[in-house]
Amino acid sequence: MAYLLKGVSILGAAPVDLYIEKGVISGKPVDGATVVDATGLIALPGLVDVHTHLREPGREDAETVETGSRAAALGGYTAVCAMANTSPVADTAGVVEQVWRLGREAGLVDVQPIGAVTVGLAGKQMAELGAMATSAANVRIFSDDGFCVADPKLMRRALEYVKAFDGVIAQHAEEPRLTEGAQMHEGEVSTRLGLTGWPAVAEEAIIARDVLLAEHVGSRLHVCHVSTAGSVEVLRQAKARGVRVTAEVTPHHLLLTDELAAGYDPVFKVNPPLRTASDVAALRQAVLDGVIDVVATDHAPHAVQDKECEWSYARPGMLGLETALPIVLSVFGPQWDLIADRMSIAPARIAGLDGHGGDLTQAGTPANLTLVDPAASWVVDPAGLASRSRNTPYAGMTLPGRIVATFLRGEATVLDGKVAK
Ligand SMILES: NC(=O)N[C@@H](CC(=O)O)C(=O)O
Ligand SMILES: [Zn+2]
Repeated sequence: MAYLLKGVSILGAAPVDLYIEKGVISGKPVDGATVVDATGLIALPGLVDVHTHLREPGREDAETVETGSRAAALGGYTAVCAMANTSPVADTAGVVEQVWRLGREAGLVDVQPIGAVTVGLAGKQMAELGAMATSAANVRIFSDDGFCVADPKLMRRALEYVKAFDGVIAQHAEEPRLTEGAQMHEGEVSTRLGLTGWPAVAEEAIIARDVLLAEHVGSRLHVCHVSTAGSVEVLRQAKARGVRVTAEVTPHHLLLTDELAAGYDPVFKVNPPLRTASDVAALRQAVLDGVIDVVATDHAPHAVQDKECEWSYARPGMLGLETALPIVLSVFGPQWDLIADRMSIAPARIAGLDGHGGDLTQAGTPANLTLVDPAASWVVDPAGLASRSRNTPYAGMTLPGRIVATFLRGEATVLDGKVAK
């Protein structure tokens, strides 16, 4: 199928007619192309998420690769990296290949499995990183996300091991001894509410340790969901020294604060916890100046019984795929080059996903892209989301930016704001 995106603006530039044929951007008009009226629409390279929880295998009641893929495509994504904290854990070639195959079958986004660093995420014994790397799933990112690789010797070994195949360790930075029993950010609000706090230093101490380890062994480190101003400063210094470290922030940490815990609605319970307004300001600045490379969703679907209960019993995590771009647009405004870099180009580079995050002005670029209507706003209705779960913190909010269409290798996965296959 060939397409003509008529009058589309690539990253905010003057409108052009963009032809797609045989999976790539065509340099010349194509006869018989299906016309998509793209007047007023912005074309971005397809978004790439380096941090998605798809819950399959094991918790298909919360999400499946298929439902998560639908949510991703509707959110403008063409590739997502699926975290390893499934059941069974994605710590063998067999499990990562299964997830990869399920992604192919759904066919809506490229699902790139992340492999666990340690067996069962238990933090004791290194998983078969090499077997996962050489499997059909071609794993390059390894993470025990949900848990921190707390043992410094194991972290060092893992960093050294993945160097051979240009892999990267994505660390969930949380010193477990400092967060025992933690329910929310440690600060004024936690004191007032009488909830056990998760101090900023529990994140900052691990990031400081890990950038030193990465520097020592010359390996690539990626820091998941950075949430504090102090973490930004540690990263800034490490990058200035030339340490091979990249970092992500979530849309919710760029917008929401710990004050939201005061209503005890567990939809706002997340790991790392929502922080203070000054942390939010520092994280925004870090995205602007590039100390934070990537906005990643940390899409964390949870079933109703795991979320709609008392705060202390609720699982941490929030949905993200269908609201990420609108939230980022509401935070930064129409800075399309910035958005394309932090949500597509940089994450594709970190994950090694060739063909994503490409230059849409170049003929021959794989046609992985999304069309956004920046003038349209919409109200978030949890029941209307494609995710199998409902735990969005944005219910009832009016957000700017509607995702109109998404193309994966030239095939429409979303048209008119609906899944197209
Ligand atoms: N972010 C969360 O609060 N939860 C994630 C795990 C994680 O990213 O730490 C989950 O798997 O639910
Ligand atoms: Zn995490």
